[in-house]
Parts: sequence; structure tokens; C-alpha cells
Amino acid sequence: MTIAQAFYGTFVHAPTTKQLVFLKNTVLVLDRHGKIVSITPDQSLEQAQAAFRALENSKTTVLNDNQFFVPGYIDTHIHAPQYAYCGIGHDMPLLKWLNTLTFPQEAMFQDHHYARQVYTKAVARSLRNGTTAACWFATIHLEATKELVKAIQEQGQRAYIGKVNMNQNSPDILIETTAASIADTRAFIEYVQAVNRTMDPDSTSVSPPLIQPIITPRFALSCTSDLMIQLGKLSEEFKIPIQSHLCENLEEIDLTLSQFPNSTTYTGVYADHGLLKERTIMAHCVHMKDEEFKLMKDAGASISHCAGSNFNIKSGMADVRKMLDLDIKVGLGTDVAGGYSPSILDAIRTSRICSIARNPTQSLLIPELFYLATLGGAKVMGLGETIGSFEVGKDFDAVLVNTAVKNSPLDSFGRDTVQTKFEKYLFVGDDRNHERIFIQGREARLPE
Ligand SMILES: O=c1[nH]c(=O)c2nc[nH]c2[nH]1
Repeated sequence: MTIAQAFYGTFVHAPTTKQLVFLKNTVLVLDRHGKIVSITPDQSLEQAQAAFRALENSKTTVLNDNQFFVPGYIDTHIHAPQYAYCGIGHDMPLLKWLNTLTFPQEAMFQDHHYARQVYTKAVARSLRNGTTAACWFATIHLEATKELVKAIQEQGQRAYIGKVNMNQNSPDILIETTAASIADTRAFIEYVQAVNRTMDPDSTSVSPPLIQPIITPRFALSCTSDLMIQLGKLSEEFKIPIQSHLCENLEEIDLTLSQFPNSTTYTGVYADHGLLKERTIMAHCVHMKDEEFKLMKDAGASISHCAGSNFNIKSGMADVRKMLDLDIKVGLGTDVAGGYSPSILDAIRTSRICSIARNPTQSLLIPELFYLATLGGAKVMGLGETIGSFEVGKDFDAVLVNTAVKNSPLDSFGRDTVQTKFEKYLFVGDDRNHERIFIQGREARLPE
């Protein structure tokens, strides 16, 4: 085995919802594929230096007392085209927001040069905020969605990327025929597969490819039964995941149930059309009946909790405590641009406030929040064995945090322990505290 890199310092992770673990004075070694081959805590600097000397020709890094590594954040729900108008339109509820702001903006992505411009910046912003893996929605446009693949590949993020499907209840300019929607989705899947064949065959043989396609019916309202059934079949044929929106807003739920009278619940609509599977990620799930949670649980499907968006466009407050008690997989999503912030640190903070506002006696605790942002998100993506925590055999997707950066919003004082610095970072820090960002052991390649 060829050793490529080694680090010495503190590594913080949440291997379960109940545990926040500080691996201090730890030597962590990576092979040339960016996989963790050893983790040895409680070493003196001399022991670490001796270990480094034995690892000939490898890059070595010694962290100082203000630095620590966290697992890269996982954004389980983000819309790349919506980055163009991130921060505006929050005075409208979901359906008005879609019709007056979002749909006209997304129509502009028929121009793939414009798409390239927006996507390059959206991906860079996401990465700078420490998101090493994300589930991206693009638009219905095939060529523009390929531009998102290129931007992500160039910058090195791990990603699921979806060409959106819409064949009803949308402006004419955003409506596809069923045949075109399926043909373009198939073409997109094949495009990503071809891109992956050009990657280092050695590294893709030891880990799943960094970029994967994801089936993306926008939501039940924008897809006919026929389209949803065919998309479910595509997911089976290629064994790829599915993402959509579920039970976000009360008006949306009423309309969906009137549109699909043969299904008894909104979740049932997806189940009845073959879209509720173990590989399915549903964003929001704010207004769920018990039977809907049961459908999700029985299918093994996952939830992306997007508290910032749910506050901004006034959708409501999801019951994450209940999701965790039911042992449903949950992760955090920024939902740019329903959410104005592309930062999962911000999602941690809004999720905490959301849980307190729902029930202060059952609010989410720091280990739970950090777990949701990292390993919880990895499990939502079906990558719980690959990323999300520091374990031998996992890929090194990680953020090097520095709590003593000039001009960062975070101040540390003489007596601050690493636990204190971590907690301050979680609630006061931002991307200025992110010194280096690694995906599969390689540093992200952010544009100037
Ligand atoms: O928050 C949301 N953002 C969207 O773009 C969207 N489309 C359907 N439902 C949605 N919800």
C-alpha cells in the first residue's frame, strides 16, 4: 500500500447521535486513494514525528492548538440554479415563490453559458462553506445540467446531480413532454457514467465514483403519473437514487391530494408510483401524518431537514426528534434558495432553533446536530460506509478548521479548550475558519 499523506492533531466527529468524540494528539494516515489507513490517538509530538519519518515520501501536516479537523459537511438538498437569487423573495410562501420567482429564474438555464457562470459560483460557495458532498437539483435542461457536472468535477466536490423532471403544472417554458423528459434523463445518466469512465480507474475501483446521477422529479405536482412511473423504472434500471420534495407546505399538500385522488397521502403518491425506495431522499417532510412516517420508515427512505428554508418561506417546523425516534435516516439541507445560506453550519443553527421552538424539552443537542450535518447526511446519501466520520477504511472528506484566523468572527482566549473552540466555531464560526477542504484526500480546487 502506498502512503500519501499523514496528519497529526485533533479530529472531531460524531460516530452516533449521542457521541461527540475528540481524537486528540492523533496521527491519521491516508493511502494514495485518500482512504484512511490508520488512526492512532494520544501520541506525543515526538512519537508523531517518528511515525512520519517511517512514512517515506508522504506529505505530513502538524496541526496547532487552534486547528482541528471535522468531517466534511453533507448538504442533502440544494438547488444550483437558485444560487443566482439566493437571499431574495422570502416574503412569499412556497407556491407563489415557485411561480413568481423560481420558475422564471430557472427558465434562464436554457442558456448553458449562463448556467456555467452560476454553477461555478454556486459550487465554489458550497465548498468554501465546508460542504464536501451535496445532493444537487439542476433544472430540466440537459446541457445546463452537464455544466453543473463539469463545475463540480473541476472543483472536486462529491455530488449527486439531478436533471429535474417537470411535465405539468408549470409555465410552458419549463414543461417537457414525458418522452423528452425520460430521454434527457437517460442521456444525462449515460453522460455521467461516461465522465466517470474517464476518471482514474484505480480510485473508482476502491470507492464509489465522486459524481453520480440522481433521479429528480421536482415534486408530485409537476409530474404526471406516467412520468413518475417511468422515472421509478429508470432508478431501478440504473440502480441510482431518487430525490424530491415532500409535505413542505399545507397548500401544496392539498393540491397534491386533489391531483392524485387515488392516493390517500402525499407520501403515498410517491409510494404508489414506485418512487419511495431505500435510495430515496425526500426534502422537508414538515407536515407528515404518522402513516406517512411509517411509509418512509418501511421503505428505508431518508429525509433532508431544511430548517432555514422552512422558516424563510414560512412552510412550518419539521419534527426531527420524531424522525430520530422512529429511526428514519435524516440529514441537513441548505435548500438554497428557499434557504438563503449555503452553509451547513447555518443549517445546524437553524435546526437547533427549529427544534427548540417545537419543543424546548426535546430540542436537538450538539452531538445530534453535528451528527446530522456529517454522518447522518452520509447515510442519507447511502454513503455511511464511505464518508461522514473518521474511521479506518473511509475516504478522507474533511475540513481543516482554524479558530484563530484574522478577520474571522471567532475569538479564542487563553483558557479555551479544544472543546470550547469547537463549540464556538459551530455557533459563531463561518467559512473564514475553513483553512483547507479535502475530498478523498485531495484538496478542493476553488476558482480564484
Ligand atoms: O423548497 C422548495 N424549492 C423548490 O425549488 C421546490 N420545487 C418544488 N417544491 C419545492 N420546494
